[in-house]
Amino acid sequence: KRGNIYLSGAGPSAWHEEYPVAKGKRQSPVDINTNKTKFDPKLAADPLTIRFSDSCCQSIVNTGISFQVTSNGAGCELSGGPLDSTYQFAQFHAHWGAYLKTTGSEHTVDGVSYPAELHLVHWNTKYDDFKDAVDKPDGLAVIAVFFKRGKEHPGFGKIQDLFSKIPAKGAKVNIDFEFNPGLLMPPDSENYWTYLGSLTTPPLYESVTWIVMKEPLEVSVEQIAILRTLLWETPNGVSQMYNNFRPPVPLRDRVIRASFG
Ligand SMILES: NS(=O)(=O)c1ccc(C(=O)NCc2c(F)c(F)c(F)c(F)c2F)cc1
Ligand SMILES: [Zn+2]
Repeated sequence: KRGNIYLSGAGPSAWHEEYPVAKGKRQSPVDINTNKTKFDPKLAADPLTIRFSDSCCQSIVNTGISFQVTSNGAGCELSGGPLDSTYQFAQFHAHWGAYLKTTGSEHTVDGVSYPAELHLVHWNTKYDDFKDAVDKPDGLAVIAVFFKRGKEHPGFGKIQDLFSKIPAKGAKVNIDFEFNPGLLMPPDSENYWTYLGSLTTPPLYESVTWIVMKEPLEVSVEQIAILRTLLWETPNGVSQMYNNFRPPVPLRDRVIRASFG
């Protein structure tokens, strides 16, 4: 179906036809070549401050290309590290691959993919709201957390329990239990890479300061599989949602900074 940006036409490699910025100078995701990252002591000197609250997640929606847990941002703010302003939490979603495949994440590390990647999206409070911030060069900050196969993550499981309630694009349910997105941060969230990039889906605005956590979060193999129980429209009808990721694009004239030596 036309609506599926990953499966209609030639997919991500054709996005530039409608969104020329797809070939821009600060696009995302990218491969993080750890031989070319640069430790920046300023990042360690002014630690990233990530604050989430128990009451900040209101609802979960099937956006047609992922699930999205939406927040009013109350008590959820991001500052410090590479950021010159306070950013407020707006939503989290994820990107993942296909059964028995090793791909799935959007960013890669030394050419290696993870099975999935979580994005916690924040907007710069110097702007009026998310929509005002979304296309400004310093408008958004997104924390990326890689998922790796390991022990079950009960917290994320509580979000996945809602997937059956949002079977189709636009379906939305309220979250009537406390869920603190801080649960989705890896044990050590001091070590991260950061660079200036973009939204990884159209309109691909070059408005994102990316903060990619070095340490992945462990979830079970079953939980990775449950991601694919979400449904989306494809040219051949409704089917399981997977491979909703943009592959890495050229780094161009950018250096990825590390908060650790
Ligand atoms: N994968 S990611 O880089 O983390 C990413 C994060 C957010 C969005 C997004 O909000 N898109 C919809 C969207 C827009 F693209 C707008 F331009 C806008 F104004 C919105 F309100 C809006 F919801 C897209 C990609
Ligand atoms: Zn994303």
